[in-house]
Amino acid sequence: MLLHFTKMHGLGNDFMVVDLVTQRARLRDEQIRALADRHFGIGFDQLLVVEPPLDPDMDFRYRIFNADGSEVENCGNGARCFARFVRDQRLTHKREIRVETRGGPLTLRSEDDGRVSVDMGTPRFAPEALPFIADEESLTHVLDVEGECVTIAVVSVGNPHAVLRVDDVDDAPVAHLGPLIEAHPRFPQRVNVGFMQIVSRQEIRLRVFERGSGETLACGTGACAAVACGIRQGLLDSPVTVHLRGGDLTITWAGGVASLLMTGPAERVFDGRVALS
Ligand SMILES: N[C@@H](CCC[C@H](N)C(=O)O)C(=O)O
Repeated sequence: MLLHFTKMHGLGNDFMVVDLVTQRARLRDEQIRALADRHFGIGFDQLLVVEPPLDPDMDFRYRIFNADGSEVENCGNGARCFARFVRDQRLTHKREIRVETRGGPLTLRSEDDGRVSVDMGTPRFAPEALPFIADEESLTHVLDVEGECVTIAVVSVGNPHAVLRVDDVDDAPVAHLGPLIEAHPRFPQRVNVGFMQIVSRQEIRLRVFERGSGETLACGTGACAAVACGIRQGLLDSPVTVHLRGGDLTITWAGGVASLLMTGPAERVFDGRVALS
């Protein structure tokens, strides 16, 4: 069969977006891995799938698959592209929609300037929320990574994140520590790993080694996770500008049970069709 798709990106974090409201298809893990391949396939960090909602009070079901085929709970840059896609495709005329994800409901709002704001919900720091194996909740934890002690903060923003502070993201050990922490036994469902450089109380630089996709040019949930951990530790003040390799995001968080708010761009690149074997 021929599957229609749209290639999109949010700050260079790129996606294949598939409408399964008007098309019928079922993608197996190995097909997703083949499509994600940048040499032999279409190439993307995540596959985003638009489906009818299971809950009638929601507008859509938003499903996310990493390049390795694993289905995950949340994707922030993807959420902005999702909001733009469903309006471009005329699947809705609403400016504000509610979508269900594995990580909980999200509210997506298309702004007048073309950017999209996402209510990402309340960050959860309890180790069991990720899950992370630890005796108690704490601002930071020390992780033994092949004999090296690494200090991390942990948070769930729907999906799990570990955040490390570094002096300079340009020479941070992303390629070395990223995969080791992603697969560390204290994270039974693996983890996304953020490397955060604090520039000022309202500005950070960030690189993220994503679970199931490797280092990406930007990670929306990673930006929310880093800001939430930084504010909780008293190092940052809201709003925070997050400089990622693909561009900037603005993250707002009032602390406590308030929602994280992420605002940024969503770009359409091209439409295509691919034969599914
Ligand atoms: N790129 C994303 C996050 C995608 C999912 C992540 N790799 C995971 O496994 O949780 C974003 O923009 O948030």
